[in-house]
Amino acid sequence: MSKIIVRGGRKLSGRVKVSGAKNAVLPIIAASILGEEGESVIHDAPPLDDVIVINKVLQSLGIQIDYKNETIRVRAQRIDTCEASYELVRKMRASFLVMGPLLARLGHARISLPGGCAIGTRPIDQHLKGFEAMGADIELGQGYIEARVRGKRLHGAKIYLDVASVGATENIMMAATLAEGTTIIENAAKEPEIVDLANYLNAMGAVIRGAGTGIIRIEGVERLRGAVHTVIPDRIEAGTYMIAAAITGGDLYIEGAIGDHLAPVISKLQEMGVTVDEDENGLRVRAGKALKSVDVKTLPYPGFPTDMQSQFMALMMVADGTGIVTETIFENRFMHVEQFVNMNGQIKVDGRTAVVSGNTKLKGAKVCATDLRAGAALVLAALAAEGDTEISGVHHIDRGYVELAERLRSVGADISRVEPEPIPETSVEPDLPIFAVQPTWA
Ligand SMILES: CC(=O)N[C@H]1[C@@H](OP(=O)(O)OP(=O)(O)OC[C@H]2O[C@@H](n3ccc(=O)[nH]c3=O)[C@H](O)[C@@H]2O)O[C@H](CO)[C@@H](O)[C@@H]1O
Ligand SMILES: C=C(OP(=O)(O)O)C(=O)O
Repeated sequence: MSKIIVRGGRKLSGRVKVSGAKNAVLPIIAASILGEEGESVIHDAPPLDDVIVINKVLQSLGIQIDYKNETIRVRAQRIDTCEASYELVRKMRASFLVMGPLLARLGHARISLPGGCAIGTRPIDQHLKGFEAMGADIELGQGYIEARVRGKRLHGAKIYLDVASVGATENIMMAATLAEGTTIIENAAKEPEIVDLANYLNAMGAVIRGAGTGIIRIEGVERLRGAVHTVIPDRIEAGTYMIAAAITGGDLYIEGAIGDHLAPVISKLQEMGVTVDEDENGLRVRAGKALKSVDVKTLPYPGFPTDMQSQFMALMMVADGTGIVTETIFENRFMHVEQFVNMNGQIKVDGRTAVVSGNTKLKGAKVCATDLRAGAALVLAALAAEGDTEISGVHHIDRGYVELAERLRSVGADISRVEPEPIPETSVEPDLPIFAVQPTWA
């Protein structure tokens, strides 16, 4: 198993560039299934394990994918099967995003149930409610969800989401592009990744209005064609580097970061005493002399992102005073706390609330990344800790960060990555992470 080793105590300074957004590129690749003509060319597709998995899902459907130099070319004229196997879907929850496009394009899809990852049960009832309202019959059995369109094609519908789910909004929006008539999604998620997906779909010939607001209106069209698109920068990766600057008392310019996408993170950092300056190419983040703690509550966009919660908690541990973190999106997203405590963190969890005592002298320890952002948060805490920290479970970090150790080292961190013994040539390819919790579709 790979490990990341960090010796804490170095101030970071310099420039670090963010990659294309993982959470934008995954639905965009899934949406390419809808292109009956021509080729899609997706630029700034980050070389992440999750991107490799979704590419494999499309390939397993018979779609042609070529991925070089952060550009993916997709030709989806021919689709051989409407079934996405357990072997691939178990590796990444977002694989379920192929359900909407397959249903719209072929009228039939059979997808393995996605697992809930360690951060919560993560049901998909809102995705299914949307497909049903658009005229699909849904059956569950043998670990698969099978959806079939009644009649010739999906039809438009008015769908109110009980929770403003990012994935459900994306899946329903993709399905609706080829439905007969108009679909309206109410209480839609407003994340920048939804807007990026809608822009791509519109470039393919779809007619979508209102993406980025709570009401999205999709007029169905007969067919879509491939399009050229550049993925937006990753706001969570950018936010992670912002905290790397703040937690080390450093000064980083984060190239590509978009201030508007990071408004709640910038605002909380400024409240703590961090200086954030924005220009058209990125954000400069300078730590103040003494940081003071704040309270943070995760909320759907434009609220504070749950994907930044653990990284922010790392910063709160070294700030002055006590701060409270409230996690409202996922019911089990405090697993990093136990690992922080191993590093001398003083944190008390009660249900969805964590009370974080500040002024902690963090100490290096052997810790384990339990999920993607928990892993990033451990790296951040390790940068501020006394002594060496050894982080295992690095495959989680590889799902969402391009060369995290290398990029941090380039701005002054004492960080290295230790790889396992090479795999003998005769072996099968290394396995990607599987989810910790049994599948659920409640
Ligand atoms: C690939 C991707 O983009 N992942 C992001 C996406 O995940 P994902 O799209 O899975 O997250 P959702 O927005 O769907 O989940 C938000 C909440 O809604 C609940 N829910 C969701 C769907 C459903 O049918 N029923 C239901 O109850 C979930 O359990 C969760 O409590 O948004 C999350 C919330 O910002 C982020 O943390 C993830 O990084
Ligand atoms: C939870 C995340 O991703 P996913 O939805 O792919 O598990 C994340 O990016 O922090």
